[in-house]
Amino acid sequence: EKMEPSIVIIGAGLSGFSAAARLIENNFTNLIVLEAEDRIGGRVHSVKYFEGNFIDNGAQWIHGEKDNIIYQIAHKYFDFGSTAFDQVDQTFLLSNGSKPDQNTCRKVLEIAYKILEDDDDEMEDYEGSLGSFMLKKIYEKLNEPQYKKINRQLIPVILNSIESDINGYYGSKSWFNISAKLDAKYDEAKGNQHLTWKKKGFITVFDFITKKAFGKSNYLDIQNKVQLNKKVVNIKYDSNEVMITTSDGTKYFANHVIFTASLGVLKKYHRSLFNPNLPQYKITAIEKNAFGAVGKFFIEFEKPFWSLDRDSFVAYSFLWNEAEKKEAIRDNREWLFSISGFFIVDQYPNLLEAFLGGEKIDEFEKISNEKLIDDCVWMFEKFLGNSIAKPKLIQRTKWLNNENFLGTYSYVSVDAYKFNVGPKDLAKTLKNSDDKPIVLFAGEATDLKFPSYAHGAVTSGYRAAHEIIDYYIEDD
Ligand SMILES: Cc1cc2nc3c(=O)[nH]c(=O)nc-3n(C[C@H](O)[C@H](O)[C@H](O)COP(=O)(O)OP(=O)(O)OC[C@H]3O[C@@H](n4cnc5c(N)ncnc54)[C@H](O)[C@@H]3O)c2cc1C
Repeated sequence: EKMEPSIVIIGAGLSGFSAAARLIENNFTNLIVLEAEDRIGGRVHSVKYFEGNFIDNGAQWIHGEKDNIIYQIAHKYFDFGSTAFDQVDQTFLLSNGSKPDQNTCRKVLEIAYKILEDDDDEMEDYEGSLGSFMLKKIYEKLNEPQYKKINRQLIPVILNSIESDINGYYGSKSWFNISAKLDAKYDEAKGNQHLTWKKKGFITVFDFITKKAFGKSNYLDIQNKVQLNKKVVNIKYDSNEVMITTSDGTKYFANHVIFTASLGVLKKYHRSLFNPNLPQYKITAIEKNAFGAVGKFFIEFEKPFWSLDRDSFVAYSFLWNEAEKKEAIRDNREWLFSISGFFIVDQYPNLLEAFLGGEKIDEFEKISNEKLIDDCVWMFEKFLGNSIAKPKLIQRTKWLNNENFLGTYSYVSVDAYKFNVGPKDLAKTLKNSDDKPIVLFAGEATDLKFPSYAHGAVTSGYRAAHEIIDYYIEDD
């Protein structure tokens, strides 16, 4: 019995699949993957745009090459696309329809992104938020003689747009919630930050996890172990065994369970999910680590009105003046403030993709498709200063209000720093007195090196699998 332990993996996302792959490769085949949704993939969700062509509601870019396990597994076999661009190359528009001085906007952005890149040492010593650190450093810089000529009037609106970009990146509601110190501790994987799976979509990564991409001979049949529409509602554990109950009343018994559902799910449901309750250090980590939310939508225009030459157009960045802000608030269009920009989409010249961050994600998710498009047209016409043809809504995300996710990804918060909690506490396994791992935790938020990213989810799954494998190997 000791050689064929039974294992239940909760969640058929990247971390669950990666854990299953490693276990099967090591001949631990007595396993089941329980998935609440009616599909595999989790926060990787490629949806059909038209026949054979996909767009991504979830993870979209491979962020980095060196140390990025996804890039490392796939790059010899897959010809990635790229939408890499410099933040400063965005096209800046003002809400009154005038075009602000692009050089001024670029200069301020350049200053901001240079601080983010180069001031890691100082950031690591800074106790406050990323927002206050950035404001302090940006104003220090702007007061240097070489920037004296910069038009001061534009600065506050540009700063709003920088904060919006940052909230879109982290999923934070405000940049004052992000810990500067913790952020400085994590290095991104080096290399191109915007590699794409082209029209095949991010879901292609699963063919590499299962080795399907390498041909039939050593393909790991994980799909066969997955049970869809199985929402786990309770995990009862003792020193020997785990009993897992799904919402349809089915019970599963296992020697080990690997829990991979999001930190958002844990925050809301850990008390009803785990019996007995999780240890206090784990609860504190769940409560104090932050789980954010971003939004995206894709709109299709019959005819692009932006330049298709990448050297002259990559994205629109909207700078709101007070007057149009007031108008938007009056007309109930406040969710528009959370749009950090409209970007070109690899392979699809007629699409623009909006990326949203900040406080209004919930509102964005709840408005109707019609209102979404109406408000967009209103905004484009304000900022461009001319009328546009009505675009078609192709896709929109609703991660925050989906009970199986309740957000998008974790980020390093001021609270996590204050309470000294991080991925290591979320990752820590519940073991019995013989050091046998019983309840294991994987998933993006538990990765020590690349939390929040898809590649972090993969390595977290491998790590959990190895904890089980090592236990049996050491014992022999
Ligand atoms: C909008 C968005 C954009 C992103 N962009 C990028 C990007 O460009 N690049 C990048 O590297 N990363 C990106 N990410 C992050 C990346 O998608 C995640 O880090 C990764 O997919 C998380 O995988 P996971 O296995 O940890 O979690 P999940 O994918 O969430 O897997 C957990 C699974 O558990 C299931 N589940 C939940 N509750 C239960 C339950 N009670 N019972 C059974 N099953 C349950 C869920 O349905 C889910 O399938 C993005 C994420 C989002 C949402």
